[in-house]
Amino acid sequence: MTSTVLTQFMAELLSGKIRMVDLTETLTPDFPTIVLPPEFGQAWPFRIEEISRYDERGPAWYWNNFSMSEHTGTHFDAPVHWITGKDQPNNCVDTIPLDAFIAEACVIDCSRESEDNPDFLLTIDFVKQWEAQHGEIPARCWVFMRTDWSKREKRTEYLNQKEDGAHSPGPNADVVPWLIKERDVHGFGTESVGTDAGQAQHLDPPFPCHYFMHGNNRYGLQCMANLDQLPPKGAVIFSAPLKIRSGSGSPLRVLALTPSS
Ligand SMILES: O=C(O)C(=O)c1ccccc1S
Ligand SMILES: [Mn+2]
Repeated sequence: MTSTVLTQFMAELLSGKIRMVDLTETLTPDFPTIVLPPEFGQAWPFRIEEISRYDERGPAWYWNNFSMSEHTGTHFDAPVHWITGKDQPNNCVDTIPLDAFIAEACVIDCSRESEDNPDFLLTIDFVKQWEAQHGEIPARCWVFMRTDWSKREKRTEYLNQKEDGAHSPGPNADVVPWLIKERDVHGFGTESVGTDAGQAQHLDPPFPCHYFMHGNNRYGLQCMANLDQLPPKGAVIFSAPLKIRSGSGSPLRVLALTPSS
């Protein structure tokens, strides 16, 4: 990218011809984390504690300590997160190549289907119908599954926990390897608490998005918001995780740049 292109880019950004969309949920202690079976370790929820606020603990400054999991809130999944990705090269958040943090996105709208069926699974046929309308998914693109799950009430409907676990949409076990093999996708993104469906433990293989995406050195984004504000194609996504040594993922701010309509 020459300096004139960068200058032109900034001019279009400042003029509003390029719009920025925040795809990130706000981190609060109430934001839900994934619930695994009780015999497994669990993700810490976001916790924050004031150190000082212009007072005797620090007269001129306000700051906090906080704690959370690598997989709390809107976050990035690195290939090392899943056992199938454990031997992939540069598979941790601190070693993933920088150019992986900027990529185009295709947004597949499954919001109506997910409203009708919380266990909706994205299929190859559904993707092909989308491509018939919007053209083929270009190589090295994010595929975002828009379900409007981010609009759900966070304390109840978002995790949608029932006695047999969570019920939320995701990809089926065939579409993930197909997206990798046939469309060379960059990674998969969702609005729900995981890149896999709530009942993905019953798919074959279990958790197919984690299994295949990370097993092929691809990435995940989850707990995203505002996918309804993106065009089906053409948005550019900035998603740089924290540089945690050997990290399996990290909370991050996900930004989209899109042409102003
Ligand atoms: O990557 C995640 O946050 C996630 O969804 C997950 C984490 C750990 C175990 C299973 C899953 S399915
Ligand atoms: Mn994760």
